[in-house]
Amino acid sequence: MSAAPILITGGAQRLGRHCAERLCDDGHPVIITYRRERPALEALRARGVVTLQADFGDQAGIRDFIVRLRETTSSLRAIVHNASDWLPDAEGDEAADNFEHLFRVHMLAPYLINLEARDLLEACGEPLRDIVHMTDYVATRGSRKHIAYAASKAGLENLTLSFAARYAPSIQVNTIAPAMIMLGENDDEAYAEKARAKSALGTIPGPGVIYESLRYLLDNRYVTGTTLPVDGGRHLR
Ligand SMILES: NC(=O)C1=CN([C@@H]2O[C@H](COP(=O)(O)OP(=O)(O)OC[C@H]3O[C@@H](n4cnc5c(N)ncnc54)[C@H](OP(=O)(O)O)[C@@H]3O)[C@@H](O)[C@H]2O)C=CC1
Ligand SMILES: Nc1nc2c(c(=O)[nH]1)N=C([C@H](O)[C@@H](O)CO)CN2
Repeated sequence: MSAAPILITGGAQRLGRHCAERLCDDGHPVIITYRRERPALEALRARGVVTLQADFGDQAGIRDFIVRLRETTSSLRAIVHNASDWLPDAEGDEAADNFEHLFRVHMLAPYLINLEARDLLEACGEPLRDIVHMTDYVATRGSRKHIAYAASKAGLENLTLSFAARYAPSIQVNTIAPAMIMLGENDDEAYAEKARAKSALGTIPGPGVIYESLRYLLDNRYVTGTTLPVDGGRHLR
């Protein structure tokens, strides 16, 4: 029997792509979701990664993805809810739409996928099964400019507690809560310097530390309902 795949949502770039590539290196079958086609997807497909288009911005998009996921595989080893929109707060009439959008991407999609894919995880013949929610340091601290984003990530962190309780003992459910892991393509050195100064360790580590954290959760058979901060000691500053 072939190994059950690991699903990473939003796996076409940055942290999600890095984890998909490392899981391939470690011999895991991988499924990723993406919104828009690009060359990086061809490279992932060449490595045998299954790529499923999905837009979690509305309920229909989420449910359409779930149907196609169930057509694609009959089991899952793990689900990593990585897909995310880092949007600042909107002004005026757009504020409510922005909030609802972030709620759907960061909370409704993980909630519905977790409910509808439970049987796929239970069908995994391996001893461990995991759900990992990617949140953010600001979920527990708030953010002046990303209020809706931070609140939706806090809600995702709370989903970890509820699903961990409901899905035990067969499925472990945990959170990884990063702070600055990698810069955006438009971030300049001044921004980088400010970002480094926000953490006690004073670095911007890159996506390897996220894969190490994911590896820890996937390999550990006695961790559930937890949040793993990966933030360089941001709370110490
Ligand atoms: N990078 C960092 O320093 C930090 C990251 N995090 C968290 O870690 C995770 C990974 O971060 P990072 O790699 O930077 O993430 P990205 O900003 O690169 O987003 C990851 C993917 O999410 C997908 N996505 C965005 N909106 C939607 C949507 N509506 N429907 C479906 N997919 C969507 C995008 O797909 P596509 O490109 O195909 O549109 C994108 O490739 C995220 O959850 C993030 O919040 C937390 C703190 C710091
Ligand atoms: N979906 C995303 N979420 C976040 C990103 C990102 O690029 N995409 N980046 C950050 C920042 O690195 C922030 O941690 C800097 O303080 C947060 N979330």
